Amino acid sequence: MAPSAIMTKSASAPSEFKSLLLRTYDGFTTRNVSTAPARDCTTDEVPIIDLSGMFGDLNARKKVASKVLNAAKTNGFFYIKNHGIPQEATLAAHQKAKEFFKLPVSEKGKLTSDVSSYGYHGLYTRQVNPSQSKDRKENFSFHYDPGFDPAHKSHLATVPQHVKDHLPKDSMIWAPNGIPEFKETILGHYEQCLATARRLIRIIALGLDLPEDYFDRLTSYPGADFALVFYPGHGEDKIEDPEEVGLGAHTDLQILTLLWQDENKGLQVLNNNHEWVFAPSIPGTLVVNIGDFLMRLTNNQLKSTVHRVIQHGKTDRYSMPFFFGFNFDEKLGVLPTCVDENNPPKYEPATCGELIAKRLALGAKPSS
Ligand SMILES: O=C(O)CCC(=O)C(=O)O
Ligand SMILES: [Fe+2]
Repeated sequence: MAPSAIMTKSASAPSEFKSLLLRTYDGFTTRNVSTAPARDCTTDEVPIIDLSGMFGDLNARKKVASKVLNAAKTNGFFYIKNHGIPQEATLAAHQKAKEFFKLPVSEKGKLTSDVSSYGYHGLYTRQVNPSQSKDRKENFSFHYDPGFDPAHKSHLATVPQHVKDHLPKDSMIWAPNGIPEFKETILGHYEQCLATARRLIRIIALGLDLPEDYFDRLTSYPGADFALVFYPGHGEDKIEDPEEVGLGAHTDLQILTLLWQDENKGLQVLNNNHEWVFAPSIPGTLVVNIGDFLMRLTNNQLKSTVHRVIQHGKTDRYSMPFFFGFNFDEKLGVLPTCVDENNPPKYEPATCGELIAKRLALGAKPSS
């Protein structure tokens, strides 16, 4: 978390702001956040970046890199269009998500991992933000496996032993009854997200004045978790708790997230004036946001921005986030191009895994 962004609630805080508790790698922090109802974001707050140039020559890639870096430095959130992910792959995965969450809990519950926190989690079983309500959502998630990665799946025998040893040994079989080709279809979209994230991190390398392939070696067996998320609509029911969150306020943990969302509004981003703004779905786009680990590696130049989901609409909302991270065992310090004599590194080298473990180990509330 950027030290400059840390603000504790004080007696002089304006009354229309309230303190929001957040977990970071370094413990709990608080921010003063506007209580004004969220409005839609402007294109200055969450710009739309055309990624066509990412597939072009060096000059075209540099132009895209400068736009991506600008958005990542100013807001940490941006939409991408012409990203190369075929719409059919995404919509097919969305269709399977709808079918999956309609199953009875007894069926969905079969997709629960016995060794990890991946798999199915029901309504109100999680609470991402300890100072907010439990999360009014269901989700199904899974982790990276070389068998899902086109770069490795045809020659799995060459996967290094330390990579194999690190993978959670889930016995979960993801073949929910009555949903043919569930896994294959979800992986169809996942593979595309993996390819897009690997291209985007090359663009980010260019934008940071690093060799374009700087991160390639660091993302050969990446952290690449994926989730299907279901936020049930309220229908005609009264909203009992106006403060209830679909997903509590948080920052993402790794390098970047690629989020597909359906047409129902819910995602809110904390803007630079500490106000919540909706980042509604724009057809054909994905939302990208920078995670805490990339913020750290860039000495806080790129921003990991706080966001949450409030789903108080009548209709169901589905989203599919893809979380991209470095190889689990890479110990990384601040990037050489993000420091100079006036900006020494603010952080010691660390692996993303050890920092995530530290953050997850924080209790429910700060100890006073
Ligand atoms: O569902 C969404 O729109 C956002 C999901 C998200 O922020 C997350 O899973 O980290
Ligand atoms: Fe998130």
